[in-house]
Amino acid sequence: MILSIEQLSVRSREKALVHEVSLSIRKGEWFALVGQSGSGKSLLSQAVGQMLPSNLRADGQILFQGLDLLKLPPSRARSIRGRTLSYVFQDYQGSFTPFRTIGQHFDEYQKTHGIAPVAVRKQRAVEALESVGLDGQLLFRYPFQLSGGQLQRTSIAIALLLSPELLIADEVTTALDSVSAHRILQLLAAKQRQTGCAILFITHDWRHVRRYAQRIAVMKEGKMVESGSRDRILDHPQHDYTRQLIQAAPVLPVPESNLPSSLMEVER
Ligand SMILES: Nc1ncnc2c1ncn2[C@@H]1O[C@H](COP(=O)(O)OP(=O)(O)OP(=O)(O)O)[C@@H](O)[C@H]1O
Repeated sequence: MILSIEQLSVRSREKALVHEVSLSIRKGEWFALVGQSGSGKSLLSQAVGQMLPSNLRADGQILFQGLDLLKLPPSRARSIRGRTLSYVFQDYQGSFTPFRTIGQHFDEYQKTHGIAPVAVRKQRAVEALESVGLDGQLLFRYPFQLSGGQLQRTSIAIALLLSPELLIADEVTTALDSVSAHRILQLLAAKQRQTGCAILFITHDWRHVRRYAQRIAVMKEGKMVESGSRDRILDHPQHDYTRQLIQAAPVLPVPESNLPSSLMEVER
């Protein structure tokens, strides 16, 4: 297991928002965490990287590479975050500072993690952009000069730059149109095959779960309802809530045939 969460609870002063949730993610797998809005998916994922809002507390155990992440000093958690454990968020625009170029974002990220010298950082940034199908020239642009799809690709390039063992992808396609969303997921799947990283994939969209996940966990009102292999959950859900979620999901076809290979495509 790359990540084992045991009896994780997240509480505010008033109440428990995540209740004693346990789950494990295997090395290199695509693990989907599903549930309606407000079920506690994001809080769980934020607890993993010690990124909870300051009014919330987590307890339980989160084992990652032999370390209990909840017990690490914040400075150590910061150094793990971005190196062996990385995040990509729905709000890709919020992940970028508007007055810094894309190149400056790559540079800052690498400096924070001790990558030197500057020529190596530049080279890695160009390669990272190219690896997600973008032109290295985008390093000189500002975030507002990129499309939503290009920015989300850039976030993925940055998140994968230091070859993390686990990528937490929280609703990464929600803010994109369906074609861009599909391309981003194809890209993630291709990058996962190349790098072998595990993905904790948080989503509302059962079409994506069906297509990419190997195992699934379902959350409701802060609790884990059930978890298991994709086929078991999709074909034989044990819980009424899971059944309802699956039945309520749209079954629109995912556009596919008219798309070029997302990894090689160069968006300008
Ligand atoms: N800082 C906070 N203080 C108090 N309650 C919070 C805080 N952040 C989130 N919550 C509450 O915790 C619950 C779980 O929120 P969370 O963001 O984890 O849900 P989610 O399943 O990720 O939803 P969505 O799919 O809409 O992102 C919600 O009821 C939310 O209002």
